[in-house]
Amino acid sequence: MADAAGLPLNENVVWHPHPVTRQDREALHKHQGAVLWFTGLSGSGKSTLAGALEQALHQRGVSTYLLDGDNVRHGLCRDLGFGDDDRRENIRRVGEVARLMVDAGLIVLTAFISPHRAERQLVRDMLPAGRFIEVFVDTPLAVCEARDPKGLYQKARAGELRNFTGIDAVYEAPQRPDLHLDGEQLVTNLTGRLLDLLDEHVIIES
Ligand SMILES: Nc1ncnc2c1ncn2[C@@H]1O[C@H](COP(=O)(O)OS(=O)(=O)O)[C@@H](OP(=O)(O)O)[C@H]1O
Ligand SMILES: Nc1ncnc2c1ncn2[C@@H]1O[C@H](COP(=O)(O)OP(=O)(O)O)[C@@H](O)[C@H]1O
Repeated sequence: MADAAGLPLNENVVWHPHPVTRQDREALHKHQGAVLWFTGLSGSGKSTLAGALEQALHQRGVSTYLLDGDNVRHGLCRDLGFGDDDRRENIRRVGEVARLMVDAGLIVLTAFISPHRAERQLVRDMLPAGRFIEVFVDTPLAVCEARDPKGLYQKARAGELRNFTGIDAVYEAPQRPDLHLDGEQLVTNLTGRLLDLLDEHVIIES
């Protein structure tokens, strides 16, 4: 027997139900738990948008947590690199953490390139229906490359950094994201659209 990620299941480990449920915790928070999964190229604006949205939600009294690729790779995923297998494992681990946080009743914002459709689908499948909201930060490669805040595109073009997404590693754009954002618009406009989306999905009340 294997789980959705193809990992073996141990039949001697049995799930233990607890008396306090996600619904109980959501009632305390006065909103639902959900993941807003930002995906896009390096430099597309994922961290900036997730940060701006978290600030706006926090000011409205919403309980949030932001999981960011750069930060998670300093701890939980510090053993992983940027080959396909490691990126897959990165997203699987982050998906599991996000799932626990949704169970705690939080609104989780994740900012990972998450370049493969299959892994994003895997995370969607881990979560209760309607609680995975895929946000595609669609910024042209040329714009990301011109922004290049960490100088990584320059290194990748110079051949000093291998497997760089968009240069010599694949990015599979979402085909039907829950929200498709033009990453060149003003951050304030984009944050407004994200708040509207949470309202429409009845995750928070405006
Ligand atoms: N080879 C290569 N390709 C892409 N990105 C690279 C690479 N090496 C380092 N970085 C830096 O790592 C950040 C992306 O990490 P993620 O965990 O989001 O990547 S992934 O989802 O596992 O593909 C990414 O951060 P963002 O720019 O915020 O996206 C980069 O700063
Ligand atoms: N909507 C936007 N318009 C203009 N610049 C932006 C926008 N969003 C992000 N940026 C800038 O682009 C760069 C990359 O943004 P960042 O959020 O770090 O991207 P990512 O997390 O996808 O790598 C930063 O310098 C940021 O200030």
